[in-house]
Amino acid sequence: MATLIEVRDVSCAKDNEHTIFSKLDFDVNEGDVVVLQGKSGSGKTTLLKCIAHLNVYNGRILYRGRTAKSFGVPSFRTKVFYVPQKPSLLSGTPRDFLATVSSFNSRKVPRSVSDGSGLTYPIEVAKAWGIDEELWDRNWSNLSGGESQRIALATAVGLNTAEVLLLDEPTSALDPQSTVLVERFISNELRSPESELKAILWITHSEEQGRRVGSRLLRISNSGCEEEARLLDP
Ligand SMILES: Nc1ncnc2c1ncn2[C@@H]1O[C@H](COP(=O)(O)OP(=O)(O)OP(=O)(O)O)[C@@H](O)[C@H]1O
Repeated sequence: MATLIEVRDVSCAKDNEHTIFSKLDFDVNEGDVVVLQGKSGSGKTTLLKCIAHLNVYNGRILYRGRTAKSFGVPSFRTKVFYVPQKPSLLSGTPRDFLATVSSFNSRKVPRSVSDGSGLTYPIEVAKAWGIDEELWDRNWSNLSGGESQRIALATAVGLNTAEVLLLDEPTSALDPQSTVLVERFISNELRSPESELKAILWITHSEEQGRRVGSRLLRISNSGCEEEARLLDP
């Protein structure tokens, strides 16, 4: 299986005196769903932001053997797509966000035949998760936490540009039924030959969710990360 992400001796600090984590070393390979767990404040979100090139760090992070800069950062971020826990902090509307992210994509891979632009599939995905199309034209700040989470996820999955999704507690604002719908959809995308998606890093505090979705478990602490035994229920 191809190696998609290489994290080598990565460390990150809050300031000159306080390290968040250090000496992180791991790979993410094609087919992996790597569940990230660790105490609150251990640096899980920070790590995803480092991988997405949204945070400064020391060490080396490569995607398909290349740095984000050598790839071109906007294009890189459509391939290694970070989905924040609280997309409601974004400005404008989800439809604006969809248009912006889509414009960064160097290679369009539309899933929907309806308009060929690739912009309708995210809306179809969100609809399957109970999101009416009119919500795409509301400001993020006027959507509920669960609505904005589903829309941000549907954008990340539905644009079908990302090979690696970086999911930051993606279902933390969802009810149990919506959570299961979203988990199944994303797992199916990972297996679909039509999908670009090849690996996921998934932060969750839920051991149950970790077992449902994960193929690997990494525990983060300020002294590094440890891999635990395979997660998936048999
Ligand atoms: N921009 C920042 N400036 C200074 N400190 C920061 C910044 N962002 C995060 N931190 C600090 O870095 C540490 C790690 O934060 P992070 O959000 O990555 O943890 P986490 O493991 O995702 O936590 P949680 O499980 O609570 O979401 C925390 O102590 C946090 O206060």
